Amino acid sequence: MRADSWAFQFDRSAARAVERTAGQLACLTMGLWLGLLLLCSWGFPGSAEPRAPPENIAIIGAGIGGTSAAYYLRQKFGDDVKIDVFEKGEVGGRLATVTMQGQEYESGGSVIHPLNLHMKRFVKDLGLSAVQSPSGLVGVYNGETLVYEENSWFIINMIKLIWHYGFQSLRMHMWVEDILDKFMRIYRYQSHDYAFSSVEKLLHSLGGDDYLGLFNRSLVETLQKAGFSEKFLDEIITPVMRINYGQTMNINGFVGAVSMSCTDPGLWAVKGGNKLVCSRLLQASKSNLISGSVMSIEEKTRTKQTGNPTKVYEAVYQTGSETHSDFYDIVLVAAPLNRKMSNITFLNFDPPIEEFHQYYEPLVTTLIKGQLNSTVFTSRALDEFDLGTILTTDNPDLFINSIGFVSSVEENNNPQPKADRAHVWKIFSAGPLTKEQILKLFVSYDYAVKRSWLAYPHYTPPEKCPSIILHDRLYYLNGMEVAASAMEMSAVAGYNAALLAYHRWNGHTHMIDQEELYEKLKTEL
Ligand SMILES: Cc1cc2nc3c(=O)[nH]c(=O)nc-3n(C[C@H](O)[C@H](O)[C@H](O)COP(=O)(O)OP(=O)(O)OC[C@H]3O[C@@H](n4cnc5c(N)ncnc54)[C@H](O)[C@@H]3O)c2cc1C
Ligand SMILES: CC(C)=CCC/C(C)=C/CC/C(C)=C/CSC[C@H](N)C(=O)O
Repeated sequence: MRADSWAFQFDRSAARAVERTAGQLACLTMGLWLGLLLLCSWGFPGSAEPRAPPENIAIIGAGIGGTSAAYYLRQKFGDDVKIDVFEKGEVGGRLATVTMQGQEYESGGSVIHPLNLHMKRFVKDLGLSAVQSPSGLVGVYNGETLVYEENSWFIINMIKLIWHYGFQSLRMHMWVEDILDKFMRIYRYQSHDYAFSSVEKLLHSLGGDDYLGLFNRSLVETLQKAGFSEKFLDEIITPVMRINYGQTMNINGFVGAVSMSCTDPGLWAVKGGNKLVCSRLLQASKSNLISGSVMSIEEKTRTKQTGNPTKVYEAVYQTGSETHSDFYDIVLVAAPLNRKMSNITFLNFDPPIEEFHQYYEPLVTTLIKGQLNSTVFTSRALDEFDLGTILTTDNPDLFINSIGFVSSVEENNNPQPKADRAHVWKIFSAGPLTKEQILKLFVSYDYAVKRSWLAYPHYTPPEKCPSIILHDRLYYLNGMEVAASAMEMSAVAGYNAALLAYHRWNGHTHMIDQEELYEKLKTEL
């Protein structure tokens, strides 16, 4: 055998071997690619393929609850989903202004706590700015006399408080601070995308049984147990509950603490009006605003473009005199569900969706530009009268809950009396004021504007919060108000409902109702 033929043969066998190996490699590579393709189309073990986002979502109500939900739903589901927001009145709902002599004043939700982080975030992200709320001196009137009056000197004030009530004021402050501290945990949970299916579970996650207990017991019961005196409760705590919630200390302890937090320094409002947050949230969420009233919701089966029959909700709504209807994959109800406030009927649900009879407290806000008759409250003349807010004790003879001077939505901090020495005063009362009643309070007045509200739930603990999940993809935000009604609470409810809807749509059950969340997230950055 010639060396070159050997070499030739070697070359050929080597070539065949190389061919074989290359063939095998090609098969292997093809196999790998095929496998990868199959994995991609079937999904990696343990990681479900993300479900296509819903086609359309309806939100009923363009208050702070509904508009914050729209904002967060857009963040979670992305740009492809169509979001319709229905509003039968004004965008902002209970965040509203009234105009007096060309100036706007808050007539609904007015003050925001410095630790209300969602509201703070909205203002920053939506290009708005904040103004400090007026912080004038406060007095408490019992129908005959001022039982307590603040002093402008901090030290004198402290001495007065201790003289009248011992260290109860300080203890109260610490009690509220502890509840607020725990409340702040919700921001951590939400920033990690966790959601809750009930308000009770949400409250429990903030501080366990004791925290939920606050909601189940009346404020008076909780504070009496903690050793606060009747005098302190009647002269300080009740008046604060009356200005903020138009109710007595029979409200639940959680909303009582929320209300007490209004005595903290640093309260603020949105320059131009708090309602601007709602219109900006709508814009930022690229939602369609439909000015109409939703009358009914019914589950229907529809065949979508994919050819598959799908369960959707039909919303029937009225715009002017016309009735329309549309179909939605997900519906969020962001308005108090009772006949007087939203009048939505849930048709043919099996089991039926429970009837809501939550009673909302009627409240009238009256804004008056005039000269206060200070002698109603004290023997001192007006030029020596330096109180900015007068609270009242629980006396059935009194026809107002509170009266305080206010700034327009453009002014920062303490408003100065106008050239005619008249301030603009805001009065909260259970019913509309008569002319005689106004003339009792004012030496003279130029303007009076009123706005009537069904303002907040009438709190009667122990009570059950309505479910957040009303049906498979139908959610309810305003059950949160049964715990406490405030702008920030509705924003928390809006975020929670958006997260809940997103996780339930995608089957992320581990992101819902996680227990021991606080402990679990302690170590997370
Ligand atoms: C006088 C007053 C003072 C307050 N002061 C403060 C305060 O200082 N600080 C604070 O934090 N909170 C305050 N609050 C509470 C706060 O305003 C509310 O908790 C909050 O605004 C509620 O927002 P929401 O979006 O949940 O409800 P809403 O603002 O009531 O929004 C619900 C919306 O749904 C609409 N709607 C209802 N039914 C339908 C339907 N069938 N179809 C279409 N639309 C519908 C309504 O028109 C409304 O606009 C105050 C409230 C009042 C009334
Ligand atoms: C939600 C938390 C932790 C705090 C919110 C505190 C807060 C600002 C509550 C508002 C309560 C409320 C309904 C006040 C109504 S009256 C407000 C004000 N005194 C006015 O004059 O309008």
